[in-house]
Amino acid sequence: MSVTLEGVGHGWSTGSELFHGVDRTFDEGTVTALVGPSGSGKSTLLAILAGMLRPRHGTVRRPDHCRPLWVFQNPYGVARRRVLDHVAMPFLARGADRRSADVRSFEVLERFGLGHRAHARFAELSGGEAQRLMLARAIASAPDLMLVDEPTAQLDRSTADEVNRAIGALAESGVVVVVATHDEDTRAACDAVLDLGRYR
Ligand SMILES: Nc1ncnc2c1ncn2[C@@H]1O[C@H](COP(=O)(O)OP(=O)(O)OP(=O)(O)O)[C@@H](O)[C@H]1O
Repeated sequence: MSVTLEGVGHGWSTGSELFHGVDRTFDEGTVTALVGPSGSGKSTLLAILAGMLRPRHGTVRRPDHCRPLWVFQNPYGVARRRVLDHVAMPFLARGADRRSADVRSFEVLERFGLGHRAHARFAELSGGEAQRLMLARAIASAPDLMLVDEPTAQLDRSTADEVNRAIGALAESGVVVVVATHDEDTRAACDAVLDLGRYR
């Protein structure tokens, strides 16, 4: 699975373009950092990749069956539910029985350094743990394309470092991942970079 942008440009008002002429293929198993100054259109391009927004110019090539998944900046969950349950839900929704959903959820949690927190309640997690849980749950949902908007924006430095270490685990999942970020360490944790500042 891959998603390709050909000559993609967008702007919100007539005449002024945020970016133009973006040509890029995003491949599965690759985590791309989407960088650029504030207001350069990173979130806008994520929405275009997700198919939520049609670009003013150019073409987005994506297989018909492509399932995009958006990971939000603010972690959310059910306060009293266990961490394991949050990851098991997408497996159960796809028809797994409880036992195999738990086994597979535990494997995913381990990949994101959360195996030891599997039986904690969501409300007991630190900010970095909660953000890593969002990435783990997203992977458990088996998307084709994962769009991650500023995963470290709300976090202090050491918590952000935890999340950045988890970024590498995203590549192992074989999903197309695009991470909009201002964080140099997040950028360094990704395999590729698309700098929107170069397409003004
Ligand atoms: N729905 C909309 N209608 C009109 N203008 C919009 C809309 N969404 C975003 N914009 C404008 O488009 C520009 C780019 O916004 P966008 O959020 O994509 O940038 P960004 O690079 O993600 O910024 P940041 O790094 O600050 O999050 C901004 O000037 C923003 O105000």
